[in-house]
Order: sequence, then C-alpha cells, then structure tokens
Amino acid sequence: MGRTTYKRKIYLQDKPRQEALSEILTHYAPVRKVEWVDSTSALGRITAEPIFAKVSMPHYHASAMDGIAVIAEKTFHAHEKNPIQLKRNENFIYVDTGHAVPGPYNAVIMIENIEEIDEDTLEIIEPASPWQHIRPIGEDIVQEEMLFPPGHTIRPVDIGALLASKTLQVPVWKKPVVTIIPTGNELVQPHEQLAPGRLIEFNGSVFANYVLDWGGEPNLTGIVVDEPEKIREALLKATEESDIVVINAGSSAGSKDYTVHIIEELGDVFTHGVATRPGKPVILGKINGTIVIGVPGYPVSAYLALEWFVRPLICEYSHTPVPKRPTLQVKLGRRIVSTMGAEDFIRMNIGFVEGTYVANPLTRAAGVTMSLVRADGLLVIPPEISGLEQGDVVEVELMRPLEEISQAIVFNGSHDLTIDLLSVQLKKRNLYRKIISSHVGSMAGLMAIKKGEAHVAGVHLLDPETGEYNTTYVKRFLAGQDIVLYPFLKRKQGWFLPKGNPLNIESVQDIAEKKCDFVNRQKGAGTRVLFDKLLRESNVNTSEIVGYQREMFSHLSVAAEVKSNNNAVGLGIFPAAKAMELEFVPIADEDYDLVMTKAFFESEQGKNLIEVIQSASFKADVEKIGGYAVVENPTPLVITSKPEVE
Ligand SMILES: Nc1nc2c(c(=O)[nH]1)N[C@H]1C(S)=C(S)[C@@H](COP(=O)(O)OP(=O)(O)OC[C@H]3O[C@@H](n4cnc5c(N)ncnc54)[C@H](O)[C@@H]3O)O[C@H]1N2
Ligand code: MOO
Repeated sequence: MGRTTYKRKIYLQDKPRQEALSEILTHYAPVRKVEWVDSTSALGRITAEPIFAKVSMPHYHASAMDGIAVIAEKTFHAHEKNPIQLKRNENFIYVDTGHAVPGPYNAVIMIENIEEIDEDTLEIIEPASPWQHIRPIGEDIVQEEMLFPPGHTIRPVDIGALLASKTLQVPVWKKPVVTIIPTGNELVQPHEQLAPGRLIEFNGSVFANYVLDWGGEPNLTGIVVDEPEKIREALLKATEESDIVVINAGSSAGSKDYTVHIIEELGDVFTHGVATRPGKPVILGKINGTIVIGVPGYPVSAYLALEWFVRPLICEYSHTPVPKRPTLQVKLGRRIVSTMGAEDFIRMNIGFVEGTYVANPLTRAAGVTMSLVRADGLLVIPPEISGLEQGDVVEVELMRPLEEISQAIVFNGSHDLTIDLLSVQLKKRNLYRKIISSHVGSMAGLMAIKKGEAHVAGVHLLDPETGEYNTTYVKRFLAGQDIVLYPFLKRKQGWFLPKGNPLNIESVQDIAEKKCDFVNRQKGAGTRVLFDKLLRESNVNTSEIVGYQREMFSHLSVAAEVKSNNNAVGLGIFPAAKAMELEFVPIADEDYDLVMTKAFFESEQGKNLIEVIQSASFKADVEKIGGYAVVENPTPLVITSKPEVE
C-alpha cells in the first residue's frame, strides 16, 4: 500500500475566535437523542421535553398542624365568654401533621388552643376559619402542572419535586459522545516507564473530565502514534461512533503534524489557526457529518481551545446557554504586553490587599499546566490592545471562589521552599487561608509592599558594606511607611560540589587556584552579592575566577550545571544541592526575612501568619528540609513613617 506524504503546513490562519465558533456552529447539525432516566439519578441532566406532574402534592387535604379537625362553621360562635364544647367523632377528630382531613371537616385547631374536658369532650374559645391549618390538595404541586420547561438542568431540589409528584422517570437529552484521541510518538500512559523524550499522556484525561463536567459523555481512546494511516483510522472510527471528535496535538506546523491534512482528505477543514495566544493552532473541521476539533498539544492551549469550541457544541446539543464565569475588577500589579491582532489569555493570581483586588500574571508558557492549577482568574486582552499598564483596572474572569481569593495572603519577593510549607500549615488551620506567591525577586518584593500590592515580601538582600541582611534596604526603599521587618529564616549558603568534593574545595582561593569552572548567579541575586563579598574579603580578583561571567538565574540551575561537570563549583542554598545529590559545604548563614506593613502585621491575618511561623509543626516541617532554621521568637524591627532626624 502506497504511503501518503504530506508537505509541512507552514502558514496558520489568524481567524477571530468568535468567527471560527459561529462558523463551526453553522456546520454542527447534531442528531439529538432523548433517553429516559430514573428521576433519582437525573442530577445534572437536561430535560428534553416539558415535565408534567403525575399526581398532586399533597394529593389529599392534609393537616398542617397537630390538633383537631373541625367543621369551621360550627365554631363560629366560640368566644372567651362563650366557650363551645365539641364531641369526639361528632364534631371533631384528632389529627397530627400530615394526616388526612376527611370531609366534612374543613379546619384544624392546634392542640395548644384546646381545653380538654374529658376523653371525648373539648372546649374551644376561638372560632376556626375554613381551611385554617390545612394543606389543600395540590398546595405544593398540582397534577398535570409543568414542573420544568425543556432545557432545565436538574438539581437536587428538582429531584424532590419529581418524586413528590410520582414522576419517576424523566426524558433528558442523551449526553453527546465526545471521543478524545491523544496523538504523539512521545506519549506514554501514566503508569508506563518514563525515558528522556517520553511524556506522560494526561491531556486526554483532563479533556475527558471537562467533557463530563460540561454534560458530555467522554470516550478516551488509547494513544495514537504520529502516522497518517493510524490517525486516519482513528478519526474514521471516532467520527462513526461520536457526536464530536477531539484530536489532541499534531495541530501545528511540525514535520509530523498530519492532522489537518487528514481531516481535509476525509472531510472539510473550516479553520486552521485562530487569533488567540495561546491556542492558535486549532483545527475546526467535519468528517462524515461529525465535527472534528484538533486542539494544540500544549496543555494550556489545549484546555482553552476545548473551552472555546467543545463546550459550546455540548451546550448547543442540549440547547442550553454556555455558562459564563463571574467577573471581578482588579488592579494590575504589573505591566502586561499583549500581541496586537490576537486575543491574549493570561492566567492571573489575585489577592485582596488594603481594600483592593490586585492581580499579577502567572507564567504565559502554554506548556505549564500549573499556571492553570494556580490561576485565580483569567484576563482576556482583546486583539486591538497591545498592552496594559501597571495600576490599570481591568476585568478578569474568576476561576476560584471570591471568598477564597479574599482570604489569601499575597506573598511576593524571592521564592523559598518554606513558603509552600507555610501555606500548607495555614490551610490546615483555616479552610480558606492560604498563600498565593509571585516569585519576583527580593527587590521587586519590596516594591510590591511599597505600592500596596502584596501583604508580605520574602527578602534576602545582603548589604556588602555592612555585611548585614535586609535592614539597610528596607530603611532605604520603604522610608516614609510603617513597616515591619520580621526575622524569619537562617538559610545555609554553601559550595555546590561534585559528590565527594574530589578537588577538596573549601574557599574562594581554592576555586581560583584550582581553576574550577565557577557557576555564577545573575547580578542583583543575593548569592551573587555574597560571592562578590567573599572575593573582596579574600583579595581574589574576578578575572581569576574561571566562568565568573556565566550567570544562572536560580539555585537549581546552578546545581544542575555542577551536576554535569566534575570540575564545577557553585554557590547556593542547601535544598538545591540536595535535590541534585551534590556535595554541600556550608560557608555562611543567610537571613531570609519577611517584610510587611505594620497594619498587616497587626491584623488578624498577620497574627495568624506569625503564629504559624512560630508553631512547632511548621518548625518541624522546615527542619526536615535541612539547611534551615526558623528564627526563634525574634524581635521584629519596626520602622515608622516618621522621618529619621539626621
Ligand atoms: N513553527 C511553528 N512551531 C510551532 C507553532 C507554530 O505556529 N509554528 N505553534 C506552536 C504552538 S503555539 C503550539 S500550541 C504547539 C502545538 O503543537 P501541536 O499541537 O502540534 O502539538 P505537539 O507538538 O505534538 O505537542 C506539543 C506539546 O504538547 C504536549 N502534549 C501533547 N500531547 C499531550 C498529551 N496528550 N498529554 C500531555 N501533554 C501533551 C507535549 O508537551 C508536547 O511536547 O506548537 C508550537 N510549535
Ligand atoms: O497556541 Mo500555542 O498554544 O500559543 O502555545
């Protein structure tokens, strides 16, 4: 059998998302099917027809109170000065709440308004009005009444109405079957062996669960390799069996991105490329009357594309509107640039600081699933806007409940592992309280406090003049504000060395003399300041250090470099050395402290935070990492807004 070869498709369209959606909706002609389901298991299903009550509720006149049923007309003359006596079974019967009130009785008197004379005789001093304390037939539901219109999503309370009216089965839309085909030679199932170049297939399960959540019936196939024949086969089978087909990855311009050609060959392609970032390489087409949607491989692009195109089709199938997320006005904590001509979808962290919702962008990389996991909101920047300024007030779609966002502690500054532990401990004490952190570096953290965009900043800024950490910087940059510098951690800084320290490195002189390959940090990093200070103190010139000009941007990347070179040395914190299984020779303790406004420090949230920091369980968590110590009951440094007298 001859193999089909396909040319690379290089140019993708930039079709506006709404236009692509409207177009695909016009091509969507679903064959809707109705199924009858038991009312007890109809939760979340959508009624396909109006639902009418089978019987009334109540279906008899029912007493609404414990007491006696009477004939109202025979009580009309009752008065304090004219008590009326009633005889059992003659002109009253005893009834309890819910009992039937048989004719000719037509009113109920509560037991507390009755005087018992003897077993069969009662006395009343007030008349009863007709139908008082009686739930007449159909008070709640009248037989043949419409319970719900078509297109109604069944909720728990609706199941109550169905059962109460003896409506035991309901006609609902059959869920549209959405077949999901993950493709890629590099993919393995999560339980399979991993190797370099092998990626775990997880998009498929994410899609399946979204489809389920949105009211569809997911059908996740196995992984299909990047071979035209296999893809063709999978698509043909899927289009026969499903209402909608989603094929993942292979949507772009790679040498093995066959999907678009195969859809074109088997049916029609309406769109290849939408004007969005991320999510651009979407394919919208149709094979044998079934809509086929090719979504990009990168997880974030993939989930967004699914929401833009698959969700509306599922809703269209059941004639329901596409739900919208609630929105919130937020102030931007940072400037955001955006692509002209394309909609930008930016995952945001949101915090409530000093009475304002402040939002900061998370990473924009389309391969970072955690950006969606961590997102509090989604900022959509329209195509005609090239960027937004820090401080602009914009609308974001909420991806988390507002209560949760409002109670979070906004943490900015230099990242440290212990901040996650702190967040876990806070969460354990209070369901909602957590920390949302932006890792922007110590200086940017200070600036966030200055501008009221964060509650707490984590900083480790060494003053090379004084050898002191943080104090100088806080005094200089936050002058004029009421600020608290809270001594938080002592972190061990030390040499990162190959296992066993083969070159026996202990000092800056050793590094220079033995011509080690030094792995440096970027200018401004606390570790870089420390290294430069060590050089000065030891009278070693930067030119004597091999590799001084090579800068890495994190402790972990320094450790990774050292791991790959037996002649290398780096400087950094212990956990990074431990993660890469390196030798670690401690040389200094670094102060990693917390900066916050005095108002926050004194607030309930602030007190909570300090309490957790000083708790035995948090300290135990921190000790487990190694190379760390929480400063025991420190004296916070309070800096007041009153300018210092020089
Ligand atoms: N020259 C160009 N290259 C690329 C373009 C472009 O316009 N020109 N677009 C880029 C964009 S934007 C995206 S998005 C990706 C889309 O690529 P594909 O849809 O062809 O997907 P793959 O390359 O096969 O996979 C990309 C990436 O996605 C992850 N992936 C894929 N499938 C799964 C799965 N089932 N589970 C989890 N993760 C999955 C994986 O990390 C892949 O490496 O193309 C750019 N390139
Ligand atoms: O569309 Mo890609 O999704 O920008 O990363």
